[in-house]
Amino acid sequence: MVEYKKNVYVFDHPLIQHKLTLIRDKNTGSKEFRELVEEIAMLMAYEVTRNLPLKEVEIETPVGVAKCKVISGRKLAIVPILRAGLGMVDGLLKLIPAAKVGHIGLYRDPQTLKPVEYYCKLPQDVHERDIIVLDPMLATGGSASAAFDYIKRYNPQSLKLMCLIAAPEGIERLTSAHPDVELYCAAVDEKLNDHGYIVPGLGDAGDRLFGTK
Ligand SMILES: O=P(O)(O)OC[C@H]1O[C@H](OP(=O)(O)OP(=O)(O)O)[C@H](O)[C@@H]1O
Ligand SMILES: O=c1cc[nH]c(=O)[nH]1
Ligand SMILES: [Mg+2]
Repeated sequence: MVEYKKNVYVFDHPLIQHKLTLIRDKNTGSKEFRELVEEIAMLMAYEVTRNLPLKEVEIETPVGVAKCKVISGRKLAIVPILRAGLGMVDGLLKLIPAAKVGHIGLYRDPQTLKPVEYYCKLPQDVHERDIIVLDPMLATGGSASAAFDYIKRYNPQSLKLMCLIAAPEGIERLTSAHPDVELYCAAVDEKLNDHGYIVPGLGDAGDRLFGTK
C-alpha cells in the first residue's frame, strides 16, 4: 500500500493491479467485469480491515482449550453508491458477513456533472458504526462528497471510501471537502476528459457492470 498523500492510499498489490488491468480492457464483457470488480473489492477489504481490534477468547478444540482471537468492539456498515458501488458489495460481505449495508442512490447529471440524489437508506445505528463507502470511480468527486455530506448527518464513528480508480481532480475535491475521510483506491489516473470521464479509466463502470450500453 502506497501513501499518495495524507489519508489517501493506493493498493499496489500485484493481484489487485493485475485484475484492474483486466477490467480496464474494453474487450472485457459484463460477466467477467462483474467477477473481477467483486474480487478486487474483496482484496481491498482484506487490507482496509487490517486494524480491526481483536479480543482473546477460549475455544474448545477436539483436543484441548485454545486461547484465540476474535474481532471485537467495532461495528461496520458498508454503503455502496448506486449503481456502480453495488458491484463491490459482495466482495466485502464475503469477508465481513456481519456488516450492515446502507444504500445511497446518486447519478451524475451528464450535462452539469453534478450528483442527483434519488435514494438513501442507512442502518438505524449509523452513529455506532465505522462506514466504508463503495464506488468504483472517483471522477470529479462530486458524488462521493455528496454521499459523505449525507452520511455525516448521522455522526458515524469513522469514514472510509473504497474506489477502484481515482482522478487527481476527485482526490483534491474529496480531501478538501472531507479531510477526515480515508480514501483507498487501486489507481490514480491521469485526468478527466471534457465529459468528466476518467482518462484512461475504464469507461462507465455502471454500464459495464450491468450491460446497459
Ligand atoms: O466523481 P463523480 O464525477 O461524481 O463521478 C463518479 C460517479 O459517476 C458514476 O456514477 P453514475 O453517475 O454513472 O451512475 P451509475 O452508477 O448509476 O451509472 C460513478 O459510479 C460515481 O458514482
Ligand atoms: O470515468 C468515469 C467517470 C464517472 N463515472 C464512471 O463510471 N466512469
Ligand atoms: Mg454510470
